Amino acid sequence: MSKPVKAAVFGTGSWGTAFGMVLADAGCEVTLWGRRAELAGAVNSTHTNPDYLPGVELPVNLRATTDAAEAARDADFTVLAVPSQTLRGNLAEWVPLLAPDTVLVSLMKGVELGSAMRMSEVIEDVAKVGPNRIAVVTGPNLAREIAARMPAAAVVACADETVARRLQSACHTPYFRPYTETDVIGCELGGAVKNVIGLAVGIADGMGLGDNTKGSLITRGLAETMRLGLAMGADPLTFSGLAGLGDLVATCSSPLSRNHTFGTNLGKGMTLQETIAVTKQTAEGVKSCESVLDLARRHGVDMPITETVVAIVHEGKPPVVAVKELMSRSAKPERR
Ligand SMILES: NC(=O)c1ccc[n+]([C@@H]2O[C@H](COP(=O)([O-])OP(=O)(O)OC[C@H]3O[C@@H](n4cnc5c(N)ncnc54)[C@H](O)[C@@H]3O)[C@@H](O)[C@H]2O)c1
Ligand SMILES: O=P(O)(O)OC[C@H](O)CO
Repeated sequence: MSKPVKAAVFGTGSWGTAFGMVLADAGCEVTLWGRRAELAGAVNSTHTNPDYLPGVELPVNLRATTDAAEAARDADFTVLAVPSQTLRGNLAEWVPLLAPDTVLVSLMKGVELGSAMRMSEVIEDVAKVGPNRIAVVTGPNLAREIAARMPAAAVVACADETVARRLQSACHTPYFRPYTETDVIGCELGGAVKNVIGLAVGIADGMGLGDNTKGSLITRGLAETMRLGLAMGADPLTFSGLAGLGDLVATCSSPLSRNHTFGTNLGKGMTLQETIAVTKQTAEGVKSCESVLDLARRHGVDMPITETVVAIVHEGKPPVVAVKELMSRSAKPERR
C-alpha cells in the first residue's frame, strides 16, 4: 500500500482551515500550523476552528500545531494560507524547515505592495525554488461554502503539469473538483484582481445601485484584468475560466466575500477606519488594489475601475464623485 500524501498548511484562518479539510477529506495526512496554541488545541480536541469556521465539524485526521518544524516535516505539499502582505516575512522563517522536495502551494489572492510581485514570485524569491515546485490553488472558493462541503470547482496551476496533476489528485473530493492549469500568471492575476472588482461591486451595492451596474462592473472589471494579463504574458482564455470569471462572479455576488462586504460598508458611508474596525478577516483587495494599480502602471495598462477603487479606499474620494468620473470617461469601442 502506498503511503498517504502528507500536507502542511501554514495558516489556520478561514481558507487554510477549509482547504486543510479538503486535503484531509481527500485522504491526505494534514497538519495545520497556527500562531495561537488555544486555536491549535481546539482543532485537536474539539475538531472545530471556533474563531474562523464556527459550527463546522473538521475531520479527525486534520491536526494542528504551533510548531512550524513539526508541521513542515516530510510534507509532500506545503500550503501557504497567510495574508499576502505577510507572506515574505512568514516564509523566510519557514524556509529552513521545509522538506527537501516539497511543493509550495499558494492559496493567496494578492500582489505584494512595493515589489508588485505575485505570490508565486515572492515564494520563488524567498524559498529559492523553481517554478516547477510552486503551485497555486484558486477559483470560486468561498471558504465557508467549501467548509459546508457545497460543490465547487477550482484550478490548481503549476508550470509543471505533472505537479499540478499530483496536487489535483491530493485535493479532489466529492465536493471539491480541481482542474489543472499551467498558466500560473493568469490564475494569480484573476484571483488578485477579482478582489479589487469585488470591492467596486460592494461599493456600488452599498450605494444602492442596481444589477446593471453590477453586470457592467463585473464585465469591464474582467476586461481590465484581461488587459493586464495579456501585457504580463498570461493566456487570455484563463480569464473566462474558474480563476477569472468564475471567481469574479462568486466574489461579486456573495455576502460571504470579505472584499464585497468591505466595499458594501464603504458604499453605505462608513469611513475606511470604521470599515477596517468591523472587518475581522483578510480582505486582500484593500491593500492589493494599490499593488495591482502599480502593476498596471509598470505595464502601461489602463485599469480605470482599479484606479477608482484606490481613489475611494486610499484617497478618500467620495463614491458618488468616483462613479460620476468613471461614467464620464471618454467614449470608446468595447474591444481595443
Ligand atoms: N477565505 C476564503 O474564502 C478564501 C478563499 C480563497 C482564497 N483565499 C485567500 O487565502 C488567503 C488567506 O485568507 P484567509 O481567508 O484564510 O484569511 P483569514 O483572515 O481568515 O486568515 C488569515 C490567517 O493568517 C494568520 N495571520 C495573520 N497575520 C499573520 C502574520 N503576520 N503572520 C502569520 N500569520 C498571520 C491569521 O492568524 C489567520 O490564521 C488570502 O490571500 C485570501 O485572499 C481566501
Ligand atoms: O472573502 P473574499 O472576498 O476574500 O473571497 C474569498 C474567495 O477568494 C472567493 O473565491
